[in-house]
Amino acid sequence: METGHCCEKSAKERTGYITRVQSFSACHRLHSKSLSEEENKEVYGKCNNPNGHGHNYKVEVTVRGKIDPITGMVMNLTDLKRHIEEAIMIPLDHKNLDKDVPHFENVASTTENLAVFIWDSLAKLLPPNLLYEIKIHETEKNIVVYRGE
Ligand SMILES: Nc1nc2c(c(=O)[nH]1)N=C([C@H](O)[C@H](O)COP(=O)(O)OP(=O)(O)OP(=O)(O)O)CN2
Ligand SMILES: [Zn+2]
Repeated sequence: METGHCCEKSAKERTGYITRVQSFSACHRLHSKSLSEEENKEVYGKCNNPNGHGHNYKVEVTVRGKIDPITGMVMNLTDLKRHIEEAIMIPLDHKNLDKDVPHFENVASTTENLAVFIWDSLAKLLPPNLLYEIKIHETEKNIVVYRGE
């Protein structure tokens, strides 16, 4: 019987995707400084309520890379956990996104923009080209994906 067939990948060629999930709580108000008060009400509806509302966000951080043939890892998930703490938990958990996070002073705190913020923060901490996807569950029904495009 043939073994080591030409089409088999050697261990060093294999690409893996690993994901860590992190939850955090924050409040926000959807509001754009580029729109009038009336336009804000029209576009964002109940989410433009001046006193805001809260979410228990769930973020899935996925990295993609070669599975190291020696360690068996794309990256150590314990290191990813540390980076998530720095990029997500410290700046965002139990915060008012619009008032406590300088990035959102002039940027609407939509989940799309939140995903971009988390992507940019994590990309600075991870080795180049490792970050693959940020998926945020804003509610059980509203889910946003950002891949750095
Ligand atoms: N493109 C986007 N649209 C909306 C965003 C967003 O981030 N990006 N965010 C909101 C609100 O922040 C909001 O909190 C979502 O509320 P809602 O639609 O009520 O949430 P659910 O779908 O889970 O509520 P149900 O009433 O159970 O359907 C709005 N739009
Ligand atoms: Zn909201």
